[in-house]
Amino acid sequence: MTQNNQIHNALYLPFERQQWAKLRESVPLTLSEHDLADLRGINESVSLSEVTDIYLPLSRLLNLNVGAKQQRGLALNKFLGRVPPKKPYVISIAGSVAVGKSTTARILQALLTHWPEHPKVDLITTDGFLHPLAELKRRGLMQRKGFPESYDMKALMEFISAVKAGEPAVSAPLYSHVTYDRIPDQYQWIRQPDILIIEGLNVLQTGKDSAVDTRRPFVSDFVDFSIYVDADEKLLKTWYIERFLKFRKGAFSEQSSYFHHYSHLSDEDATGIASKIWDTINGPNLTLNIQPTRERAHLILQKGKSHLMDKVLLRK
Ligand SMILES: Nc1ncnc2c1ncn2[C@@H]1O[C@H](COP(=O)(O)OP(=O)(O)OP(=O)(O)O)[C@@H](O)[C@H]1O
Ligand SMILES: CC(C)(CO)[C@@H](O)C(=O)NCCC(=O)O
Repeated sequence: MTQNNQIHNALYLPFERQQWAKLRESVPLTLSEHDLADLRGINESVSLSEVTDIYLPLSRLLNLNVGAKQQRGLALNKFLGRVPPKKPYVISIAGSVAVGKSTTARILQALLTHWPEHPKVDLITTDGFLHPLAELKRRGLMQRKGFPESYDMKALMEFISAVKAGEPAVSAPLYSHVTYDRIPDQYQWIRQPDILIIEGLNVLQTGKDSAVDTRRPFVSDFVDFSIYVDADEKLLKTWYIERFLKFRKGAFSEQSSYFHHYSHLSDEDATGIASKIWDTINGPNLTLNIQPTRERAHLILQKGKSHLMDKVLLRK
């Protein structure tokens, strides 16, 4: 038995896809054709069986957990005799570059808004908390984008603690994959949602994983339920290259695109460049900084070929 398997057996309940799919049986949630069309709009490559087999049971699990947390809050507030502050339930989604965190997050957001107990579900990505490109260049971090030191962790911690404290409006900076940079002067406002989903490479990282000060609190201290989306590195690299080729035909053709000069490359040359970026930046970041955080998650979703989840591991 590998060390990984041993850790998984000790910490997690494993579910094969079909076992997991059965756990949606009592989901009192039916999706209309219209809802399904909306979900397709998030990513047309996502199969509908993925939604019913994986995401509906997951939304049921999350709904039960949110309910339990809300009940605990009611008891505490009754005991303290105070009006409850409106604090969101926070779900984090971690995993490699190109594993599909943002797609997973958007599907969950869409499904969770259907539950009457928590209709307002906001979503942010930690990409917005990367230092701006000029700052990364100044610090010599262009080959370390996505590594712990490339994020403004102080700003991210201030953001999440303000949201969790129930502040009425908290802003998050926005990131563009087209300009490869933070979007100047544009913010997303988080106004007391019922649930906040926060997705990013670094949401399970602690100071111990990097040179960051270990005495500070971590994102996880403010998270109620954490998910790690997992896949073999071989598949991840393929998905990264496929996305790079897709962007080259679309977003890279915009003048403002950081990769505009790549837009006329042949498939072969573009594949070579994407493969090099993976091998020099995203692959090492996965091995050094992301994968070691996997077993901190409450739930691990393991993807196989074509982005299909073949196993789910749930913390005991
Ligand atoms: N469930 C899915 N089915 C099919 N394709 C998917 C699925 N999830 C993601 N993809 C594809 O995989 C690629 C990566 O997805 P996505 O952009 O969601 O990843 P990410 O983890 O958020 O990446 P990054 O960290 O770089 O922002 C995209 O090309 C996306 O279309
Ligand atoms: C923005 C991140 C860090 C995470 O989404 C990633 O997409 C990225 O830009 N990585 C750096 C190497 C690359 O260009 O893929």
